[in-house]
Amino acid sequence: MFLPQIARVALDLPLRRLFDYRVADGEQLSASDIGYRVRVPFGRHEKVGILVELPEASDLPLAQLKPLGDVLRDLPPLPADWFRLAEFCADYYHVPLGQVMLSTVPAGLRAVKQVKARKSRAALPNAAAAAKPPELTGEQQVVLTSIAESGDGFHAYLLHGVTGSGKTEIYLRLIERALADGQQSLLLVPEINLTPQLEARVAARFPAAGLVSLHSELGDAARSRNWRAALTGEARIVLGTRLAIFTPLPELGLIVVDEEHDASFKQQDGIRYSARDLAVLRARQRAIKIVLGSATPSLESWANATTAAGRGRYRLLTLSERAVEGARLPAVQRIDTRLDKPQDGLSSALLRAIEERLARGEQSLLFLNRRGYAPVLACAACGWTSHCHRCAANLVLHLADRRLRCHHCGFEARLPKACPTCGNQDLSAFGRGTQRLEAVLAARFPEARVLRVDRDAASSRKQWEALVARIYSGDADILVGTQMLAKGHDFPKLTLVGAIAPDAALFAADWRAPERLFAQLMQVAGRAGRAEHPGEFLIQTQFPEHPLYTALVGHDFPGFAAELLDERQQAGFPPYAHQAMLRAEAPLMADALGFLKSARHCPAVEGQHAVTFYDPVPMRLARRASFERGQLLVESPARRALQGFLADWLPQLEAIKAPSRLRWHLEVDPLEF
Ligand SMILES: Nc1ncnc2c1ncn2[C@@H]1O[C@H](COP(=O)(O)OP(=O)(O)OP(=O)(O)O)[C@@H](O)[C@H]1O
Ligand SMILES: [Zn+2]
Repeated sequence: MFLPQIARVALDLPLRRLFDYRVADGEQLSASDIGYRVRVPFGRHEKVGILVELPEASDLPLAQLKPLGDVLRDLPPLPADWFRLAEFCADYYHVPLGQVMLSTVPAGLRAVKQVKARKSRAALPNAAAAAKPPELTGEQQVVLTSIAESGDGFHAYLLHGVTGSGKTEIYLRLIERALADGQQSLLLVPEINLTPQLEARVAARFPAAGLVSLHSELGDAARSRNWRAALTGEARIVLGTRLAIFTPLPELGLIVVDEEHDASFKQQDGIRYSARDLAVLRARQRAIKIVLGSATPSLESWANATTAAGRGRYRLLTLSERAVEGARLPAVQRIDTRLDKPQDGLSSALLRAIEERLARGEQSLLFLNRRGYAPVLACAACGWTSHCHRCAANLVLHLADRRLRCHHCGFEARLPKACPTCGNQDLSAFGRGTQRLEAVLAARFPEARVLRVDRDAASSRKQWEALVARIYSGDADILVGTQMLAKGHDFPKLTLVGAIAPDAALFAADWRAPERLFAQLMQVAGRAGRAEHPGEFLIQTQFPEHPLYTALVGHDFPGFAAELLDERQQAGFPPYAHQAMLRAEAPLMADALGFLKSARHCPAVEGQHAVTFYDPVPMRLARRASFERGQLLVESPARRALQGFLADWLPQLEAIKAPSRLRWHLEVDPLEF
């Protein structure tokens, strides 16, 4: 009897299952077709999916199976290790496999109407001569030798190198090795903003390697083209942001994660994965080397590299000095603002330091991590404040374009001429954002060129590049910037960095805040004095004796990290515990919390697993875009126990009868609370 062949297909649907189709009579698929994209009928439409299996039998009666459409062989099939990565991601983060697979394929390649494939432009070898590498410093030499000596197979390294120590040069040398061995390299960076400089540097060093970049700002066509070049092997180096972790690379031999501590490696919506963690897994699966680099590693990675509990998962490599001859780490000083009271946010010590830089023709950078003119507008007569009616947050005053804006939901309104409740015309702006600081500086130093760099001033990549070019060319004296400007840059004339108001983060509710603040300040301080002129970092604070600042003065990341890890261990927080967060949002908080309570008491999981539940509570930003939000944290000392629990829990969550406008999601290893 003739039995039709069955094709099992992954589709981009929020369903935890794959879909079976009947292969047309007369056509015979083989194992080598697995990994091709296929066109299939779905409902009244067509969809593009990925062929994942040719099973012997289907759970459904044959008569119910629809016929498989075209098999798209314009591209090589997706490689086996790419499947394993997607499967791990689906299992670990508890998301449907089809969604993981299809969401990582560029839109142009999963569209039903396929656009005609064009040859990749980027992958054409460039005739330019390669830039000459610098001679390695002693420390760089040691690092590279230890990596070379560990031999083939899976090895994870944590490269802890102070700012300006030449970590990038290490990456380039490793890529050079991989190229010589006929392997592809994947280089992950936290932000798109950082890619142009690095891209130029990598391309200059390896003009014939067909470097391509992958990030969310690329257009569909370019993204498809670059992804295709990676899959066909034309591109030997891929540089990208977190989504690039899913690039199919059949000859992958090296992964580098730069600024591995950066929170942007964690996706905060949709599939909430950590690209850094997936990168380590991918390297292990492929039995290759991975290097995680940072001046301020995440505590998770630091624990893996330095503590008994980390069991030597990562090998620690250190660069303790700046690479450029004569360049030193900036001198860090605390300005006690209880004694030197800031006027308009600026202490006299900081003003003097800026004046000195102006006199010498050097640049200063003032770091203030708050956009806008002022965080709130208020009426002294009646107590009105500019509140977002959709969120539990204030509307921020943006004086540059005379608007009030919510930084959480995007709501905006014209600046009122008078108080909307009492008509008082004398409204006051409270607090200080980058726009206000810019105005203060312009008034105080009328002869200086003041340049503000934040997400408002650089909303497109073009604007951003223009601003950066201005700073490089020396066409700016005082920079006012958010964290956007904190990392990765090498501005040779920049010799002074001032942190305007870092204290707030010392006492933030989120217990990860000190770790983040330390990393941020260390990064931004690292922008000063990278060339021959020595740099200085001034911190305005009311708490000069705080251990975080003391550690900064000594550039003592290891000491600070050890202290934080101690605290975490005593409190039983990550990395000494593993967590998952269930979040629910609904028009009414009672519904959101009600759902979480039902989730907390799902009968079949209660008492079955070694996990601890916290109480369902409103989120810190309890209301956003008219939805009230609650969260339920679950924790376990063992990753495996938590995973086992989540696998049992999820089907029960899906079965809870919730109000129709309630939405919920689960996040494994949450970073933000
Ligand atoms: N061996 C070397 N000899 C001379 N200069 C070097 C050497 N290695 C790197 N440099 C230079 O040192 C500077 C800092 O290097 P790089 O950008 O690689 O540091 P980094 O550790 O990545 O810094 P950050 O973490 O602050 O971004 C660059 O200008 C680079 O060209
Ligand atoms: Zn809002």
